[in-house]
Amino acid sequence: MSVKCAIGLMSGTSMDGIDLALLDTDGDMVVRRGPAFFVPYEAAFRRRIESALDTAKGIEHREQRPGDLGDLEREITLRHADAVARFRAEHPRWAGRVELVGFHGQTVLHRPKKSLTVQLGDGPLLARETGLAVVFDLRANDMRHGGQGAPLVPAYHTALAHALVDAGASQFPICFVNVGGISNITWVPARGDPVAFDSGPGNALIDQWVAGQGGIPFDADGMIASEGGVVASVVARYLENPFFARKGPKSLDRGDFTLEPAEGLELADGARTLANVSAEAILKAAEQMPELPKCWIICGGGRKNPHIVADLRRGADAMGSAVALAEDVGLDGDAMEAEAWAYLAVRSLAGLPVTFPTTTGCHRPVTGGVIVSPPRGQSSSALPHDFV
Ligand SMILES: Nc1ncnc2c1ncn2[C@@H]1O[C@H](COP(=O)(O)OP(=O)(O)OP(=O)(O)O)[C@@H](O)[C@H]1O
Ligand SMILES: CC(=O)N[C@H]1[C@@H]2OC[C@@H](O2)[C@@H](O)[C@@H]1O[C@H](C)C(=O)O
Repeated sequence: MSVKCAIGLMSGTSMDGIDLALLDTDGDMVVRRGPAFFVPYEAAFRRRIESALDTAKGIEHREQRPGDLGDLEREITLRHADAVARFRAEHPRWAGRVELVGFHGQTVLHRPKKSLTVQLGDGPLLARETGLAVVFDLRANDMRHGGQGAPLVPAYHTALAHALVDAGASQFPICFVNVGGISNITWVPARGDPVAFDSGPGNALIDQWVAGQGGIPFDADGMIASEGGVVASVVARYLENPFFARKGPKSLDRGDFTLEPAEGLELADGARTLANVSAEAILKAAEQMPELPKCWIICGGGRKNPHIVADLRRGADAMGSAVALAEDVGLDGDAMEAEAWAYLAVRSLAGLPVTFPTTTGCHRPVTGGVIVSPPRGQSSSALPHDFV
């Protein structure tokens, strides 16, 4: 595959907005990162998505859109189209080069045991609105082949890890950690496939806690947690969850962990304790790695919570592993998932695998995604494709 210029769009489990990133890639090892961009959702829209998570619990077949989910899907898609338009206006030098879009959409339900995962995102509508080829619904084919449907970023983490080692910036094995609403890890060895899985709650519980107790969307820079202390008995209750002892591949729905064990804590103690839970859950993942990583690279919004990072450093130090923030090794910890969706879109177009038995549990490496060409007369050089 020749090098393509792709935009990746991610609206993650934190439901805080749309990350957009531009990438030049051949879908293999060639990766040149371009500008990135974030469009926040206003509080009322975030609440609308939150209530959609409840509505989505009734979905039995992934194409169902009960209640206002159909309207919400359209609104989410139009907001993504608007993000692309704003990006093109702000980066005219890049605008004409973009050939395709990788579109994640918004996950509202994830039930791997039932092979059911639902992302709100209308690919054909986005193609019409942007005039670009769109690759969307990247999780479904993995599930059709026995996989968890998540995590999908490991293919991209693997390409980044090899580039870092080639540049002398790190050594194998490297473990990427994405501390999003939910956290996931990718362990990358010098040779062979990466090992990956969702590792536990990331920021989602902290966000829910400070929203419920303090009416604020997230604990900016861990300021609230700074006033509190870790309540070890509550952390222990979280870590008793059988999820942690289960071997990967494994993945989580946002609702799989709740605030119930933290109920009754003071606001600040709760925020500090839940930050510790995030870090301990990630450190527990080391028990399932074939070998301890030389370096943990931390990405996602949780790297801005100094308590999560300090607790991670303490634990990694005890294992003899280094901890680096994405920016310490020249990467962008906010844009990485959006970059990953650009990368996966190009892989999909090339028919390359996006998931592996060791990352999602699929029976064999499989590609995925549905590609929509832009309407006739609208420009895009990407080609239609079939997979399986
Ligand atoms: N300055 C900050 N201090 C502390 N936490 C922050 C800060 N900025 C962002 N966050 C946290 O990061 C979250 C967003 O993280 P991110 O964008 O990585 O999540 P996501 O992509 O939605 O999740 P996922 O990876 O699960 O799909 C916010 O909801 C908030 O909890
Ligand atoms: C079903 C779903 O959307 N899962 C998300 C979620 O957020 C983090 C974690 O859980 C991860 O498995 C996944 O997202 C990332 C981007 C992934 O698929 O790699």
